[in-house]
Amino acid sequence: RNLVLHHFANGYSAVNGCRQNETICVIFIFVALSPDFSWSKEVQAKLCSVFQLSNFRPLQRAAINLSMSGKDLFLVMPTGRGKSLCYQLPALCSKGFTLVIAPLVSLMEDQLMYLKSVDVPAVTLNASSTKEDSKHVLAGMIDKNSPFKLLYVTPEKIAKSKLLMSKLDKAYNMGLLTRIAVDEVHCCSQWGHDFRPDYKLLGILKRQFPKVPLVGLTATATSNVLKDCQKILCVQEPITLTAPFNRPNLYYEVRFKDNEDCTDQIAQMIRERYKNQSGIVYVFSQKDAAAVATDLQKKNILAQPYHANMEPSDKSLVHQRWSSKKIQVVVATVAFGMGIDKADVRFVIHHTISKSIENYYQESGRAGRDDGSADCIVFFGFADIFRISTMVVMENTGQQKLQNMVAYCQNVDRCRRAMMAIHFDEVWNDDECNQMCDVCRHGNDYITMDITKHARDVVTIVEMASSMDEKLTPLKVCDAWLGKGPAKHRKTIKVTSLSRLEVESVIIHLLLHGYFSEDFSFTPYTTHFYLKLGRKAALLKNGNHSITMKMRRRVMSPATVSQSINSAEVFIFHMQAVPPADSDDKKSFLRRRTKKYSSFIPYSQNKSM
Ligand SMILES: Nc1ncnc2c1ncn2[C@H]1C[C@H](O)[C@@H](COP(=O)(O)OP(=O)(O)OP(=O)(O)O)O1
Repeated sequence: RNLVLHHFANGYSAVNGCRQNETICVIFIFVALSPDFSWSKEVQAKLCSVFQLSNFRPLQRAAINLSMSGKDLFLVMPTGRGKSLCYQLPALCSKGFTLVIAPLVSLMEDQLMYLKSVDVPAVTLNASSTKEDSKHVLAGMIDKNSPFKLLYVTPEKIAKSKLLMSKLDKAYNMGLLTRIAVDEVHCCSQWGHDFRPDYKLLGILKRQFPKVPLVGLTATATSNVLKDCQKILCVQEPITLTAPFNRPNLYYEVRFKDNEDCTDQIAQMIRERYKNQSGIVYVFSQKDAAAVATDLQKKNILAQPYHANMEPSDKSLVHQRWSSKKIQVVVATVAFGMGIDKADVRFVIHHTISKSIENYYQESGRAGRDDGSADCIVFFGFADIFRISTMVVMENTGQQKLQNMVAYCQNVDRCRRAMMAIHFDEVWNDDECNQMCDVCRHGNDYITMDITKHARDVVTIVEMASSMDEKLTPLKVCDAWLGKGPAKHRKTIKVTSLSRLEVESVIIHLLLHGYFSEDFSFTPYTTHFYLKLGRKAALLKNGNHSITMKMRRRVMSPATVSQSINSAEVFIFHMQAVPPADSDDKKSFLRRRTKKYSSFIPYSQNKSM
């Protein structure tokens, strides 16, 4: 059922989720790639004359032909690859108008501005439309001369405006409602990463206007999310076109936060590595956005914050200044997202991990839209995991998604792209990464450790606390295990010889593998995260049970390395630990050794590789 054709059409497109007859579906796609439809000449001509583009990007032609031939379609294409063209061009080459549902007014305004610049008549109806504008738009919808080709509305408008629905009804009966495009279609599904309740009501469109082809567009959706969207939108047999998630020009890297604030490291990178280049620093909260932006400004970096709580005019000012290179960096929360279409973003740094892999993929995907090389670096901090965990506590799948993101960061031996591929149900060959992630570039930089004894010790701490009716936060567990807890506990606790970073890694590992689990406690003001024993904790009572984990060699203390269960790797470690004879090299070696948590050289600085 889940047909996936890879390297289809110029080695790019993939087709999946054909529910009906897979052969028919594949034939559709082959046919859709043909340049010989009745509309092909006009489409090609307008691609050049109106949109000023000479060629289609992968999947665009197939998507446009399928849409022009009246098929319902889901188009999953990485951010910045040109999804909009796949409904704008068909709109221009058809009679009547295309109804576009978009989640944000700012996003619509950007699109309208762009369409105006290329002389494509387009309008919007949203909460801030004046009476006069609304009247003009509503009249235009049933005007046979179609004064506009695209009508942008928010999902709220569809849900709330009976007047709009009645005009759509009339336009449908007159044959003027030609196509429906649902942008960011993953917002329909609770399993998607940006669920919007009003998207759930959009099923009315297909129920009411069954003959109008619908195209749903998204950059990130797993097959389960798409199935959910299909149900919600009442689309019977859509064809799904999926462009591979892979962005070969992006270098992915994870760095451990060696102290809570990694802003110094970020500032240094921006000043040295990304001098005069545009980028984004994503942070956890509005407060962090302001604080990190101020810190960067103090270090002479032209940075400004951006978050949902700012005045719309301030937000667009920051956006404009960044787009025109008057500022170098936007320090933003996730509010800086949809509709950001700057081509030459050379770095996206996450000061704090994202709440899911989908979020991370989309946020980091704002880099390198011009196909030039760009770096996506995430700083992985222990305390951040629990801050985010309490933030997503109300979301059905929030914890699971966060765990996937944490596993992505904690991972030391699998290609980062492979981890994303698994997440997006893609088949992946690690060689295709082309050393464009830290793991592939620095292959054997990890050691396998037997952590059974450590696990028993730390599980005992939580067990003891629970027997005394005490709850411990992960930070308290770390402290207690490192011998820094309250004096009364210190006598009974076996203090560990591991370093703080190792302690944190072991606790994360135990949490990801079910030896610990989360125990939330709600107060009127905040939610607390405590650790409790997980479903697998009891296994540790069994003397034969063992746990191993892979740990980055550079985050390990020599003491731990000697406990590693792979003696060949220990040997390599000691070989590498001999400083070079040359004094310059020696200095940099020592710098590297002291700053043992710092990470690899990103792609843009390492073009020789
Ligand atoms: N065939 C093409 N050739 C060259 N550039 C193209 C082509 N099609 C689109 N583009 C450009 C136009 C835009 O500047 C840029 C991104 O297009 P856009 O439609 O906004 O991407 P998108 O909708 O896939 O991204 P997002 O997921 O962020 O919304 O790509």
